Amino acid sequence: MESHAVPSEQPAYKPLPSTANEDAHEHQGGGVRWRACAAVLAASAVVLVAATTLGRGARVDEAADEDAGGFPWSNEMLQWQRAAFHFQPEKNFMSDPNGLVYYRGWYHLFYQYNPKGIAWAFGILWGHAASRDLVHWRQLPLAVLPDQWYDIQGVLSGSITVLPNGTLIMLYTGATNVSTVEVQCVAVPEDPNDPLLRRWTKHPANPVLSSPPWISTNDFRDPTSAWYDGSDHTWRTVLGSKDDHNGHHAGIAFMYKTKDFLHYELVPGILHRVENTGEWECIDFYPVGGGDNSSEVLYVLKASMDDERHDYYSLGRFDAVANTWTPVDPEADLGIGLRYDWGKLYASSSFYDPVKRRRIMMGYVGEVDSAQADVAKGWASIQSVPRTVALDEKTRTNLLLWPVEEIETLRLNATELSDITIETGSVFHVPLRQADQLDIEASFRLDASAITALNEADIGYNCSSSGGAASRGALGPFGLIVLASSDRCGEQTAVYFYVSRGLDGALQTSFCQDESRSSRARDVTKRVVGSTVPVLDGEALSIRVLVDHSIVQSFAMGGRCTVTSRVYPMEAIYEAAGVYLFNNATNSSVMAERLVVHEMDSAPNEIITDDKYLHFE
Ligand SMILES: OC[C@H]1O[C@@](CO)(OC[C@H]2O[C@H](O[C@]3(CO)O[C@H](CO)[C@@H](O)[C@@H]3O)[C@H](O)[C@@H](O)[C@@H]2O)[C@@H](O)[C@@H]1O
Repeated sequence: MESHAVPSEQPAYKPLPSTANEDAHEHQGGGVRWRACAAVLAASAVVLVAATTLGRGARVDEAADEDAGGFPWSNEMLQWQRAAFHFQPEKNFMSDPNGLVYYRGWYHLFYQYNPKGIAWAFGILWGHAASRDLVHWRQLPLAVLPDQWYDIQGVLSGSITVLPNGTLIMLYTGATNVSTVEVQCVAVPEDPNDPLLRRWTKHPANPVLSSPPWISTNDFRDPTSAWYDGSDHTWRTVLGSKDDHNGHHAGIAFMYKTKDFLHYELVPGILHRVENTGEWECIDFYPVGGGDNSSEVLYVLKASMDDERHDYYSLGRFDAVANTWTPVDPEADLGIGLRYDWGKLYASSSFYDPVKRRRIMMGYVGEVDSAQADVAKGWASIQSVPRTVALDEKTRTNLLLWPVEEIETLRLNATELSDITIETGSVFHVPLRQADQLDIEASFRLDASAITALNEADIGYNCSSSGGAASRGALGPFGLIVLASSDRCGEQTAVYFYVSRGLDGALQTSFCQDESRSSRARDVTKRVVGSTVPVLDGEALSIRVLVDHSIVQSFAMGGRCTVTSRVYPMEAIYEAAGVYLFNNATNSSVMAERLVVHEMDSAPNEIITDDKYLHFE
């Protein structure tokens, strides 16, 4: 690994990035006024359009027309958006990861896939990829197609269970020829000796399970992988739904038991229910923590909230006899407390990796650009990097989600810096050769005396509504700016901490990602997203950021809080993208104790084309 030495001299500071509400705040470091930046932006737009037209290929014919509310994306810009080390099919629409499993040397990722278009559509099916290392994926033939009355409108999400003898059972939801009726179905590998699991056979007994009468027939989907209950020698699976009766709008999870995966019995009662959370999709349910001590085991209940489109989880106790799961902290119950990710990530699922004895989850990260732009680029959605999931044994109140260690095999050169003081209202340019495929590790400390001096309560800081990276407080925001155009007046995505003191005198730390200046394009959703994150006494504030073209995944405090964004810069791309450290706090300098920026290699999909089922006619 190549390293750049720590600069021996104090780095040359550059002015603070411009802020939208700058008039409300005085810069201490001498900032660039937003109006000045606007002029720079206008000028650079002219230059870029000229460069695009003259030097780098024609516009995409189907590209959105700015006059129609879209943005005139060029081929170059659209091509840049493809990920280099996250899984995505060559073309068309992908969503939920399904049936994650390890089998005979291969990790398998099935996924909801529409091979005919760039959006979800009836007839959705299971695409398939496999990998030996969770990094390099081989795109395989389509795995399960909608070709029976019970799944003709869609082979919806589901799971795979590994039986003790190594046999695999796939459970999936079929959208039947009556589009409001969903049923559960079984498939098994056609050839168990094929480690790539290329062919699946649907069981003649399908459908094996229809909805109970007390839920709507189209709110009955996504069976979890099953686990064995020795008390009655049955396998257990959980499904999610909602209760809209009598003015309720409750999310619910309920359990079935089966001995043979063909005959099912509803376990009496409801595993869990939370009012006003709506439909629970893609339930996941698994134990964490405890080690050898079963009394310390907690159970994660996770659901994808159809109304809100976020993946929530909660930690609780499972009483198998009573068929109930109860949250440890009712204030952090499912759907009202903790999320897997505070940005864009949905319909995740997880599996136990027997090789490295760890739990791994993936979720899909959808597009937030326009449908026109998706048509122009020919694909939609990216899978998150696989993340390990473990109980945070220090807090026991949250999970740690962290990129699988295999991702680190893609690390190339590293730029390593340490002990960089970033004065209030300053930024520091990180010298890099390229900045659109990175794995960044950074840790920060505020000035201890500034923290002590902060007596005033600064309550109610909220990533989404408190003004983003541009809004200044005594102890934040500070952190990283990625995918930044060179003048920093243009595009930039900020990943930052904001520390405040509550009425009780305790410090609270928020971890946020500000997409609001990530692209000059108007047909893109841009938000500021994030949450509070636990910080224990003496801990430095640490961030890990994976930058992979249009996907930015950030992990704070070892994975206590994660935030994923899709960003679509049109200017800060290829060699024009940069990285900065910044400190917009008014009362404290920030010490970047450690900064390591790894350039990341690409991991392109290997595509198996010699199969008639690869392309669905
Ligand atoms: O949306 C129209 C129609 O489709 C149905 C299929 O019968 O539901 C589709 C749901 O699709 C999405 O749900 C998940 C999670 O992303 O995706 C899988 C299907 O691709 C499904 O198994 C998962 O639950 C979407 O999030 C939901 O909003 C859709 O309802 C039907 O229920 C809808 O009427």
